Amino acid sequence: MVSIRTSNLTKRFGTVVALYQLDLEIKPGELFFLLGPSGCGKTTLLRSLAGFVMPDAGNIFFGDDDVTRLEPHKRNTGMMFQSYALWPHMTVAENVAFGLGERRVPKAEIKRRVAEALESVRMAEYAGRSPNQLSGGQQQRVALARALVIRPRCLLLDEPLSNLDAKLRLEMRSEIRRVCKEFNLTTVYVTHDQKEALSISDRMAVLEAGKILQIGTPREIYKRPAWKTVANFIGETNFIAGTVAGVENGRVFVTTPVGRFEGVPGNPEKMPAPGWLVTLSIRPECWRLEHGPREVNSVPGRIGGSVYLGEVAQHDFVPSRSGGEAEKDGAGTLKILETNPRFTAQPADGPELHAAVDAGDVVVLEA
Ligand SMILES: Nc1ncnc2c1ncn2[C@@H]1O[C@H](COP(=O)(O)OP(=O)(O)OP(=O)(O)O)[C@@H](O)[C@H]1O
Repeated sequence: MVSIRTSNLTKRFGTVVALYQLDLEIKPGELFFLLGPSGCGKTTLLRSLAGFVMPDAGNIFFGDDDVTRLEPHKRNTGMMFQSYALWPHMTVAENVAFGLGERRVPKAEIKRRVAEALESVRMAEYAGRSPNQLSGGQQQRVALARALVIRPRCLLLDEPLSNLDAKLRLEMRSEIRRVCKEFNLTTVYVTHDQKEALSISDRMAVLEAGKILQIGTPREIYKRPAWKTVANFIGETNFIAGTVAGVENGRVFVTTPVGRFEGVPGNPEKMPAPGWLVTLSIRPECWRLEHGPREVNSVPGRIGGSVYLGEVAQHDFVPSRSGGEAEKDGAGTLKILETNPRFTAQPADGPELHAAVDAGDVVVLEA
């Protein structure tokens, strides 16, 4: 178990800044995800940790060891990349054994460790098969065994499940978590799939343009995004533009075209002040539909359209004060997710409803 730390890590490709003065600390044994829009630097960061990309500035530490200048094969990292295919002319066992042969591990020990690694990913009975006799999920298990067998200091995974179908991805993601925790491996995992990250990570970092925007547990990132980009990138949300009217006891009061709101700051270290232009982020599942109004955090309107999905319904809620100003401010229609649905789309002359939300679910962000 080692910690992984980068300090001031910077990498440029010509004029493109792929990583910019990046400071990151991943705890020993942590399953840590890197997320962010395409081109934000996730793969460059992972490849820098592996040693395939040489940074222009900054350092990388595995525990107390500065590995910045160390060649990839001396870093002892286990890797599983999307394109890291198995060798088709070798059996499953030979594929897993390959790295140990290169390291001149004695034959008897290779045999024992390969059996152990295949056992840990539940593939022992397939040892003699060739990779093309395996399903996609089984091939990924073998790739994982191959990464584990060298007893790596840490595990680096780049989109390891992207070639699998939805059902297998679900199965494999819990499998990866189980194995990482069983071996107590510090793991860095790059993915585009936020569900994968939310469901199995200990913590995650959201990157943009080579910098870290926010680090936190899945709950922290989802419930309290610190930036609009993070709120938008992880999960769905409604943005409503407004102006700060006041601040009291850690709560922020905001005036918007669709009503007055009380909320919490996305970034508690940067408390908004009266007069600031802000954006509220409110998740679709945080709204409740009610018949009567409340003093704050309640938007009058009607359900313009609705998709019924059994356990939930997705409503398009049109605020009464929408159009013109509200529309311009992004509050033209609110996305509302109702579990155990009771409401349906309403006629234009139907009774007004109120979409209400708790103050803790109204996240106030810099506009
Ligand atoms: N070898 C390279 N040569 C030139 N530019 C590169 C190279 N590798 C990466 N880049 C650029 O650096 C930036 C970061 O790329 P990187 O692959 O790290 O992003 P990413 O977040 O992994 O993207 P994706 O989600 O699309 O895989 C991008 O603008 C990319 O075009």
